[in-house]
Amino acid sequence: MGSVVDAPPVVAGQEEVTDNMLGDKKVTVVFVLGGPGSGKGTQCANIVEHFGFTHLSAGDLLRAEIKSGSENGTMIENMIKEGKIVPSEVTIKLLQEAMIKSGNDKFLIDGFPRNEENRAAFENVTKISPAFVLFFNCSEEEMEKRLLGRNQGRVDDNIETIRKRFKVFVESSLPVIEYYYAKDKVKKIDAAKPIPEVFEDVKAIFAPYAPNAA
Ligand SMILES: Nc1ncnc2c1ncn2[C@@H]1O[C@H](COP(=O)(O)OP(=O)(O)O)[C@@H](O)[C@H]1O
Ligand SMILES: Nc1ccn([C@@H]2O[C@H](COP(=O)(O)OP(=O)(O)O)[C@@H](O)[C@H]2O)c(=O)n1
Ligand SMILES: [Mg+2]
Repeated sequence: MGSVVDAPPVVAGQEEVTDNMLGDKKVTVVFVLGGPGSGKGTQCANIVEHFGFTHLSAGDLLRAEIKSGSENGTMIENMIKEGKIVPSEVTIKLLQEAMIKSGNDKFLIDGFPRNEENRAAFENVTKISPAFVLFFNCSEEEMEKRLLGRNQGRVDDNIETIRKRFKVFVESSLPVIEYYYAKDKVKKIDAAKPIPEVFEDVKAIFAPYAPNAA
């Protein structure tokens, strides 16, 4: 298992090399992206239930790290309060640990990569590239309404931080989605529809991963 975590970083400019191995296991990773409140977490829970993936929310892992009293906790909390993106090394370490601990070989990575640094560092460190990117497309007006009604006691679900998160999404996260568009890896979903209708569209995309699929 040490080989994954201890892998040397790829030198800048070097050709990307991905083998999608986690230790001695070949894995499937789907990045689940979309603005704050677009319904990523909600649909990931549905996908887990029907398709046997493990759901890893970068935001949930960061919030758990704050709660655990880790030395990075205060830094992470301050970044989340401001809607800023935590340095990749912190988030990638949490994702790698959670992947290994799960024992699974199919992962939904929700809310990551959120910027170019996240994207490049994940590929360089893990040598894993996504099978595809599930992109939940939704208007800011609808996302704002959902976030203000989410009621999970989150420090960042207030209008001031929500505006900052929308700005970060447009400036830093959309370019990542564009990057995968260019590679023909994006599956775009109309996320403004009601939850069951969105899941119908999601299900069609995940059909090849159904337990009884050939
Ligand atoms: N399609 C939908 N229509 C209406 N409300 C939704 C929909 N999807 C999710 N929600 C609600 O919106 C809020 C944000 O959803 P969530 O899944 O946490 O989004 P994200 O992880 O993308 O921020 C939650 O309260 C959730 O119940
Ligand atoms: N890759 C990531 C994901 C989240 N985060 C931080 O965690 C916050 C909440 O992320 P989240 O994915 O739980 O938020 P939602 O999109 O689910 O509303 C972000 O606004 C960032 O501050 C991060 O720094 N890096
Ligand atoms: Mg979420």
